[in-house]
Amino acid sequence: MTFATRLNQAIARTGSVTCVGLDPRQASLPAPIRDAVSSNHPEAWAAAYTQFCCEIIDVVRDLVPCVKPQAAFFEQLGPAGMVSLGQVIAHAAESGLIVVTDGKRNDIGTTATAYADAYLGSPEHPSPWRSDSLTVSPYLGRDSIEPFVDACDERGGGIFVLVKTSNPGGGFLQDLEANEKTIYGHVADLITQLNATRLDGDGYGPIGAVVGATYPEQLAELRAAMPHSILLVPGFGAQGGTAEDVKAAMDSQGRGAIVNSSRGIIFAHARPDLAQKYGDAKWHDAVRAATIEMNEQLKFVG
Ligand SMILES: O=c1ccn([C@@H]2O[C@H](COP(=O)(O)O)[C@@H](O)[C@H]2O)c(=O)[nH]1
Repeated sequence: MTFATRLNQAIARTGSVTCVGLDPRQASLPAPIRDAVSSNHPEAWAAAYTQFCCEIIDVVRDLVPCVKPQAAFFEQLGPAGMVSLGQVIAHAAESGLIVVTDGKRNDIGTTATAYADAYLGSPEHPSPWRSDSLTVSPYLGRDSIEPFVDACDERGGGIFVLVKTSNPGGGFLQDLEANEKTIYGHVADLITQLNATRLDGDGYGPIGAVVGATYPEQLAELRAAMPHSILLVPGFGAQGGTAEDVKAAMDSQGRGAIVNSSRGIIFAHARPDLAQKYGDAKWHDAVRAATIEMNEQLKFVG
């Protein structure tokens, strides 16, 4: 089964387009986990990250189709953090969740192949990291994307190419015009071309796109420009994106997009609106409540 089919089926099965972002941070961990860290060694923090993320997975696995571990927060701990990342991805995969590894990788073609081999797979053809999909930078051009597409064809994985990112400075390059079109528009066209011969029964291909919730006008424009791409929409919650802002990302059946929230869910115990009710002691309940709340906010269809 292709990546797009698996993801859309998971959306239909859970009735959710929420993607829970796994971005562990030492200072924000709930007290029961943070206080149990016995030394300041990376190994000790990495064990805490594994416990925290795996417990989040256990809390949300019946509520959402996917999770998105952010590689940076694990890499920050060095080799021990990479071991933790592997454990977290494996636990998510074994829990039946689709894993989007957020690494924003890419390089010249031969090196891109190595990244693709590392992260793209499916239950039938698992990747070494057990990840289904990867975020990918388009900056090196078409020949750097193609090795990922080949891996998607061979192993049923998927990619999410950065098109219009959620950060305030993304427009510095992405919004520039060349040949009467924005740079993000050119990236969208490339994605649409590459997907055209790879569509599943619902009309989706393996090449998805990252488009930020913080740019709702461009989100609507890019939904139309990339009808065959599943959109990964970060920027919901902590960065200010709202349900209204992301509505345009979904297709008429409420699928075709996943909306990520990291801090707003995993650190919900400390959110001003939830801290009093839950706090550190009931952090699992806060994660579940925040996930259910996001699911409800994003139920546009059905
Ligand atoms: O354009 C982008 C691409 C990726 N991200 C990543 O998503 C999460 C967002 O975290 P929040 O806590 O929900 O703000 C994080 O891992 C980013 O690196 C993004 O925000 N924007």
